[in-house]
Amino acid sequence: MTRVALREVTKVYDTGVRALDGVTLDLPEGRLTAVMGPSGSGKSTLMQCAAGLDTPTSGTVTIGGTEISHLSEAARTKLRRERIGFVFQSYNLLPSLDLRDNITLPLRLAGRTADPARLTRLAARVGLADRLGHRPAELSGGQQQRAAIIRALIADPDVVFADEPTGALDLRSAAEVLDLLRELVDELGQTVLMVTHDPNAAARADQALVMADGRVVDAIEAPTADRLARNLTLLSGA
Ligand SMILES: Nc1ncnc2c1ncn2[C@@H]1O[C@H](COP(=O)(O)OP(=O)(O)OP(=O)(O)O)[C@@H](O)[C@H]1O
Repeated sequence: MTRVALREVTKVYDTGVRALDGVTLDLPEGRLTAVMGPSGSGKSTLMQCAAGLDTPTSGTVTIGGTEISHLSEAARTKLRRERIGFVFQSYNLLPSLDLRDNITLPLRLAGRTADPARLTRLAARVGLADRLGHRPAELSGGQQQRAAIIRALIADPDVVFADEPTGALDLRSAAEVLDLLRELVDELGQTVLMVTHDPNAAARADQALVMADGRVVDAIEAPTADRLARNLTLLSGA
């Protein structure tokens, strides 16, 4: 089943920049899809449109069977809270809240309560079971990112969007976060879209989409870091 589908999605900003130019793609369930491409190729815009954070100029976006372009802003916000998990490069944890409250915040904003058993299970899985009462500043970057990943998963979303999730981490913490994302896909059947500049990160994906000038110019199954690095060098004209 397709969790997210884009059909001929074009985004032209007010400045006249055509950031997306007729993008059609499907994010199949239970797969990790990476998006790569040179700076300015449209990766962030793609994620924003696919996640309902921004509206395309034309084309359609369907999330979990719901076509979102005709939804009101309030309805899109509700859909994002209920069906989408987000992971950002900068973790986006609130400093004044402990991990438990950070992780359950999106659910509480949606007027729901977290299942304590699910929270405990997820925290144990990522090695944070004894840290739930700690504030973000008391944790390493890798631990904060793992907490952010649980926050993304707590509502059992249709899809998780991860924007440069390893961008701020050292090699070892980055590897742990990538292992975790792989586990979510392989063991929980999660659907993940990850934007990354790092060919080694993208090589952990089932498929890598390569963007250039607002289009998906390549879709590589079981990508290797070497192949992706070569591909990007060619596109950057280096
Ligand atoms: N809010 C905006 N208003 C106007 N133009 C924008 C806006 N956001 C992005 N752009 C332009 O759209 C194009 C695609 O930008 P986007 O941020 O999607 O690329 P990217 O591949 O994510 O880049 P990077 O790797 O540098 O983050 C660029 O030319 C950018 O300058």
